[in-house]
Amino acid sequence: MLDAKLSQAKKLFNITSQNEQLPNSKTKLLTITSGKGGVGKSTFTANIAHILSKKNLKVLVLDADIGLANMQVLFDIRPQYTLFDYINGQKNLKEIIVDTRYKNISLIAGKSGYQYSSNSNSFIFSRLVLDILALNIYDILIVDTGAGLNDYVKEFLRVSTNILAITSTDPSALTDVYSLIKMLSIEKNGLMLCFNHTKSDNIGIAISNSLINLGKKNRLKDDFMIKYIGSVPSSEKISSIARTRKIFVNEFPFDEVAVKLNNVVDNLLKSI
Ligand SMILES: Nc1ncnc2c1ncn2[C@@H]1O[C@H](COP(=O)(O)OP(=O)(O)OP(=O)(O)O)[C@@H](O)[C@H]1O
Repeated sequence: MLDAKLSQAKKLFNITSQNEQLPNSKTKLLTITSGKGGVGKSTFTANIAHILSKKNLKVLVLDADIGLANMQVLFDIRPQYTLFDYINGQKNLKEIIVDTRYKNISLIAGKSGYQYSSNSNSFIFSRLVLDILALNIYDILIVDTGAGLNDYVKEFLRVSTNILAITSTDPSALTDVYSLIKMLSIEKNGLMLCFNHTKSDNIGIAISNSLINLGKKNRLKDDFMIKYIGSVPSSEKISSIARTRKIFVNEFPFDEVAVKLNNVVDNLLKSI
């Protein structure tokens, strides 16, 4: 059984290195990541999932922020089981998928404070992704990774076909996102870039271009594409609505920030 899964996963790695989807799966894989923590990755994940669901796409969110899971808080659910019940062999995949109150959005929750043994093979996480794709039920699987570049994050990124990096314009966040770009440029063909806490598209585009130029100067792979897909300004409403465990775009669909998030999703859909 495990051998079969390993060979399936190897196949997936070959496929993903060519930047293609898993054959026979209608599910597109979108991985949302960030170099630095706290830049808005989970906020984007929840809001992007909601916008996609309103387009009648069936979305599964996988909270892959190992040890700091918070998607169940944003979706205001208390899941009985988490991805670790599946990984530990106690539950099957369908048993750990929970419906949210939002039509077309399901969640596989993580577990806050969970300490996954550092001796464990992080390969198990890509196997989970592979198993979800093989279900062939969802239109889009959104994987919300943790911040930084630990082994788990790297493993999720390794099997990812579409990677969206969220950053702010803080120098420390940009330094971290450039480290991510450097790492991805070795094996991937590109990433999409989105700026949070950023007033205008002009700022986002200018910084994206600077990152592209820095990559050229440092001789990163020539054909590695950095694709700017949007900027979202700071809004007190985003953090206050999150505190009430509600999704911003559902509560304020016509707000200027919701329009910006919709633009991000439109650009995203053109790229995946
Ligand atoms: N555009 C925004 N305007 C105002 N507040 C925001 C905005 N984006 C996110 N926030 C707030 O910033 C905080 C951090 O956001 P979030 O949890 O989404 O970040 P994260 O990158 O997922 O963090 P972590 O690294 O801990 O997973 C939250 O309180 C969130 O409500």
